[in-house]
Amino acid sequence: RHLVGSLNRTEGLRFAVVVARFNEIVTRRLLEGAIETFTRYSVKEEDIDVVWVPGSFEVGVVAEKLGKSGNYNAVLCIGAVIRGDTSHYDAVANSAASGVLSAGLNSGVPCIFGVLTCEDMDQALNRAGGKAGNKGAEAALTAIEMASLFEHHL
Ligand SMILES: O=c1[nH]c(NC[C@H](O)[C@H](O)[C@H](O)CO)c([N+](=O)[O-])c(=O)[nH]1
Repeated sequence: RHLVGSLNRTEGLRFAVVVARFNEIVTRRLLEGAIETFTRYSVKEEDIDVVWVPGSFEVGVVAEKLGKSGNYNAVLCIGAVIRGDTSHYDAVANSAASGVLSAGLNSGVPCIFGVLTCEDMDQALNRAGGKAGNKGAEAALTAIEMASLFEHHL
């Protein structure tokens, strides 16, 4: 048998979106792309909760809390870690990734990694609704597929 989540069975699925305020000029666009995608796939506005945190480093602990609440079928994590001139880029980027991974494993609820890690602001903006598309919208598709897989097949 092949078990796969469907993008066309979103009825009753509930999503949390954890979004980092750091580099908000980017993360706001990622969030907009995600919500547009959820809406396009018939997820109701009242079935999407958005939680803001200071930075990408804080995303994991909130994602795990939301996952463990039992109220959501998937948790979409959004952030933008930009190397630019920051010294602790690697620490933040790696912590964000392991934080989201741990949140999913510990809560048993799919936690989707929609945190951009870019060299500079141009790269980030290109991936948040620019020439390279919107990584927030792509991550929302992943959230829908995983939520459907867990709800209907696992
Ligand atoms: O989301 C980000 N947080 C960043 N730092 C803040 C971090 O996420 C925490 O909020 C902070 O370290 C306090 O815990 C970033 N930089 O430092 O460059 C960044 O690029 N992106």
